[in-house]
Parts: sequence; structure tokens; C-alpha cells
Amino acid sequence: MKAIETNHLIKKYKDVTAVDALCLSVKQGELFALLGVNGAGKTTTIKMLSCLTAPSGGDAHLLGDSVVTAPMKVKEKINLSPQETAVAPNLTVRENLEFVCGIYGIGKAEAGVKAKDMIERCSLGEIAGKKARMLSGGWQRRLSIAMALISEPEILFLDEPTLGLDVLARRELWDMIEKLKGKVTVVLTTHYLEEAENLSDRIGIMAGGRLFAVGTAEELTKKAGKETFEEAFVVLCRGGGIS
Ligand SMILES: Nc1ncnc2c1ncn2[C@@H]1O[C@H](COP(=O)(O)OP(=O)(O)OP(=O)(O)O)[C@@H](O)[C@H]1O
Repeated sequence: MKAIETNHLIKKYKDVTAVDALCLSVKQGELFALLGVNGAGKTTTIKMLSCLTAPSGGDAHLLGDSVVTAPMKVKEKINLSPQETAVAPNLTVRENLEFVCGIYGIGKAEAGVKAKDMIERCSLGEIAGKKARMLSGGWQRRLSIAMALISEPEILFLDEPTLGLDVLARRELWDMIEKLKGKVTVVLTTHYLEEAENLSDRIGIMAGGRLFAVGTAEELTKKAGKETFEEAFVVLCRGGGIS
């Protein structure tokens, strides 16, 4: 069974078609990057797949369940770390993790164990007692991802996980995401070509709500007849008529 299978998925906002008949398939355990220019439809795609917004047409199945007819079942299997880091500023890192456990109905004792485990897994030990508002952007993003992982999702969506981070913080976050490879299916959106190239198993290039090309960075570079992935990205986007 595929982790994600979309069938002509569409989202329209009045006269704007944000996502236009998207057909995409992601394997279980795969790290898939959705790459595209501003307004390409990446966030809208993630929002439909994580049941935050209903499609205007088409459907998507996540591990066999439809976002249209079985969104509650889908929600049990997925989680999302949104573009705007959603941490409670006045709670410590540990308290944020325990708070999320509470949302999932996990009792206090188990929440403590889970939070401790997540602090270890995500290497948050040195900041576990700090209030979230005192953390740098990079640490806040790491906490946000840890909070999304605590429900043990089979599919994790990361919307622009390293947006605005410095080079070092980005590399640290990459290490964290890399560790999830093969264990959790990850779909991330990004503007950074090197992020998609370094982290992902496959890349989908979106523009104007449509998916123009899918493949490994190497395959896409070859397909475009270019030396570098950056050159290939430009060619593939222009080929889609969005230069
Ligand atoms: N709630 C909304 N109401 C109206 N239009 C919207 C809404 N959300 C998105 N759009 C439009 O849909 C299109 C796709 O937007 P989306 O945010 O999905 O793109 P994106 O690829 O994530 O862009 P970015 O990289 O800038 O975040 C854009 O034209 C955007 O203006």
C-alpha cells in the first residue's frame, strides 16, 4: 500500500486554482520533497493531505483512507509541523511536549515518559527546562517537529521546516529529519533546492498548482539535460510555462 496516493486533487479559492488536478504517489518510509516557487500550491497540498482544508475536487488516500470520506481515520495516522511554529511560548520544552500528550488523551505519568523519550530522540536535552519563547528559531522548529512526532504518526508533514534558519541551524534540523528516514513517511515543502537535493529520496516540482516533474535530484537533472540540479529546476519550471 502506498503512504499517499492523490487522484486529481483540486483546491480552488474563488477564481484561483491553488492545486490543479494533482496526481502524486509517495511510498511508505519515503522522504518526499515538494519544491516550487511562491504560490506554487505546496502549502495548500499539505493542508488537504493533513485534512486541514477540504479538496474542491478529486481525492487523496493516506495509507488507504480517503481525506474526503474518512478524514478522522487519516488524522489518526498523520501529523503536521506547520510553517508557523506552533509552540506555547510560556511553557518549557518539556511542558510543551507533555501538553501535546494531553491533547491526545495520554495520562500524566505516560506523558512524562513520552516527553523524556522525545527529548532524547530529538536531542533536546540541553534546552528541556527552557521556556519556548527563550529559544532560537532553530530550536523552536526542532521542538515543533518533536511535538508533531509525539503522537507517533506514520506520515509526517513538514511545511518549510528550515525557513529563515541560519546555515548551522538548518544542518542540525536536516540531521534530525534524516534520522526519520525509513521509519516515518515524510513530506516536506521547501524553497531551498539544496535541502530537497540533500534530504529527500524523491522530489516533486510544483508550479501554478500543477506537478511538473517527479524523480530523484539526479533523474531530474538528467531529464533537463543539465549539469546541476539548480539549472534543471529552472528549466523544468520554464518548461511548465512559469518562467
Ligand atoms: N486561503 C486562501 N484564500 C485564497 N487564496 C489562497 C488561500 N491560500 C492560498 N491561496 C492561493 O493559492 C495559491 C497557492 O498558495 P500556497 O500557499 O499553497 O503556495 P505555496 O507553494 O505554499 O507558496 P509559498 O512558497 O509562498 O508558501 C496562491 O496563489 C495563493 O495566493
